[in-house]
Amino acid sequence: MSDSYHIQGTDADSSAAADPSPNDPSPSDSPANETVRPGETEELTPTIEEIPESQSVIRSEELTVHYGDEQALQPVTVGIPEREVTAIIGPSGCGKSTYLRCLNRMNDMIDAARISGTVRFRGADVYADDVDPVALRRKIGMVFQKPNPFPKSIYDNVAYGLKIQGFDGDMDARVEQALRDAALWDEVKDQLDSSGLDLSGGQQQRLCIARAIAPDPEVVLMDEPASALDPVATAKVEDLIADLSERYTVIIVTHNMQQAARISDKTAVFLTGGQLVEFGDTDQIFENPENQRVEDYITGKFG
Ligand SMILES: Nc1ncnc2c1ncn2[C@@H]1O[C@H](COP(=O)(O)OP(=O)(O)OP(=O)(O)O)[C@@H](O)[C@H]1O
Repeated sequence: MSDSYHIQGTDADSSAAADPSPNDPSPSDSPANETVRPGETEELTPTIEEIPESQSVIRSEELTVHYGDEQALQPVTVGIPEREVTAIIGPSGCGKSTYLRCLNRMNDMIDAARISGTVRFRGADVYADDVDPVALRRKIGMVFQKPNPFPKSIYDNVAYGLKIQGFDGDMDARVEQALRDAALWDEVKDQLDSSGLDLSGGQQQRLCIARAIAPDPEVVLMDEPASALDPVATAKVEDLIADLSERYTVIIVTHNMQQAARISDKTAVFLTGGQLVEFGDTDQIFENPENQRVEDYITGKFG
């Protein structure tokens, strides 16, 4: 962990984090079918695979979000495994992006957002008073749906986070490494002074990935990173995500279920009303989901 990112965790905190969660029924306790009462929020018994503390880099506990009076997220308790790709899927408006943005406090920027519960990064509360959100976001980086390079050179886009961080090492080497890791170096190495905005959409998105990974984060959040890209650029980003997961924990929101099935190790399924209904191995969720509503969603019966 970077020394500029300082958060405190207490023994009491970690023992609380180890408590069994109410979202954590054993498989034998989990009914495969739920009753949905007409006109009410669906009350589904979630099936959440418990990731051991030692293997989960991020953990939300009873995380709830309201925008004004509207509840966008029902209490979410789940651990995200380290150095794997976790996909977040679910119908439009079910809270996928809201959940993702809570993990590195991007929702701080939304005035109407009110958050309760906790998010722990390596056991420490990311919403604690002494956490600097900017420093947090260098450890938990983010890539958005629409490529958003700064109106700066390719080099400066990648160097940006490092400069803010006060990095005084070999900047050229770090920029090159990040561009290599983002599978963009060969395409841009002779034009590092050109504007990032002059790249194609797919290249811009890989530039944004390079920018996110240059400060050497532990987690990369991606909010539909390929939805604005053509199939060739999408395939490159998908390949890149597979490579990134060898070094980083990747959490990706996607509308594309084939993409989730192709690239992720774990899948979290949110359903209408902002409830995390199922979390587990991607193969199991796509081939044999516990929950009938998840199966209906995955097989295209709704959503
Ligand atoms: N900034 C905001 N202000 C008010 N309400 C918001 C805001 N952002 C999201 N919401 C509401 O919160 C709910 C969840 O939205 P969110 O964008 O998290 O869902 P999503 O599953 O990511 O949707 P999509 O797949 O369409 O992107 C929706 O009802 C949405 O209208």
